[in-house]
Amino acid sequence: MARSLAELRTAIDAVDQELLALLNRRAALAHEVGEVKKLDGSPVFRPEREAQVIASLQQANPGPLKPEGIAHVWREIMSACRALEARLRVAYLGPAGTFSEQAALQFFGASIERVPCASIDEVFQATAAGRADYGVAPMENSTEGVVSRSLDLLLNSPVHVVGETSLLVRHNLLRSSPSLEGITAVYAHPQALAQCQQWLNTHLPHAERHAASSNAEGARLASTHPAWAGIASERAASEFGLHVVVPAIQDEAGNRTRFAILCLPSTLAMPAPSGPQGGRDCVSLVLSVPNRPGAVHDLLTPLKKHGVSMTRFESRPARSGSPVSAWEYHFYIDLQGHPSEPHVAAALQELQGLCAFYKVLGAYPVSE
Ligand SMILES: O=C(O)C(=O)C[C@]1(C(=O)O)C=C[C@@H](O)C=C1
Repeated sequence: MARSLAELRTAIDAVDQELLALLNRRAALAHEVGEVKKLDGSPVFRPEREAQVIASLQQANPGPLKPEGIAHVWREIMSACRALEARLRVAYLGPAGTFSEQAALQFFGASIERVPCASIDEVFQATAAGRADYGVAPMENSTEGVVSRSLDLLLNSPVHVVGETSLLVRHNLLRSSPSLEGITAVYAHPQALAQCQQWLNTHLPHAERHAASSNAEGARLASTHPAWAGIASERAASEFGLHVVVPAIQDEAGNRTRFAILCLPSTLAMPAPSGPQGGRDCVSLVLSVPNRPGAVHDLLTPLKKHGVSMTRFESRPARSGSPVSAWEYHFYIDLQGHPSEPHVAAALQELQGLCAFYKVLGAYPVSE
């Protein structure tokens, strides 16, 4: 006979007691790790180790928990354990309720000190100046393409990339009342307005569209006037006491944004490869080539020769200010693998020899 609800809950309570004891044993070990790290001055946050922990648990997982569930649960367990070693200060594009905040929580877990910033520039500045240990900056969106400000800032900033996280971005129409009737204006970040333009054209063709500094700021503005709406996360809706009038209005169902995790090399040097147990690693570079025919084509030769895959290739005007170089470009390239692997190291060395400008932005485990 099937067990009753009360019996099942009693069984769950007993398991929770066991979990509590086990989690505290784990936390005590992490605390001890923190003491060892204090002695040798090594960094508290080790993304490659966290990636390995999650990957090996996912491989060992007999179910019924899903692999994503394992990742979520252990992300928070490790966040709470890490906070016993030191509470990381993480800068992101605020205010509370932005997708950048969600990305920061997805990557670091909730046991962090939040450092909301007014702009992407401020995220880089706060991280470079040591007001935050880590920064989280949006890099590209699957509908709208690259976030050019972030790429430009990476070029000259002393921070490097030590991780990435990809967030499924669901845009919701938020308002103080639960109806679509009588909306005269919609406030959101320009990227969100662009990602929802077909929906807005169809359902709110007469509402004015206004750019806000962030979606959360758009939601805050929407909360100040009954005829205004915002486009933002569910988190922003609860933050500003708004209704989700229509959920998921983005034009592309699988709309994702990729965020880079930044820090000074003195906070965390290039993470070691996540290894066979972990996920895949990626090297991000920015480079420019001499202005001569075939120079861009030649970049591919060392990659082909050493069997290194390129997973991203973006170009940005170099903006050097010189009229002669007005049409020169910086290329942002992601390669599969880690610079400590001999074939990757060989390809990088040959690549560098072909470039007028060459900077490794970072090497890190790729997300998902
Ligand atoms: O293994 C370590 O270096 C730890 O500090 C422990 C731990 C964990 O909880 O497993 C916590 C923080 C690090 O980012 C990685 C892993």
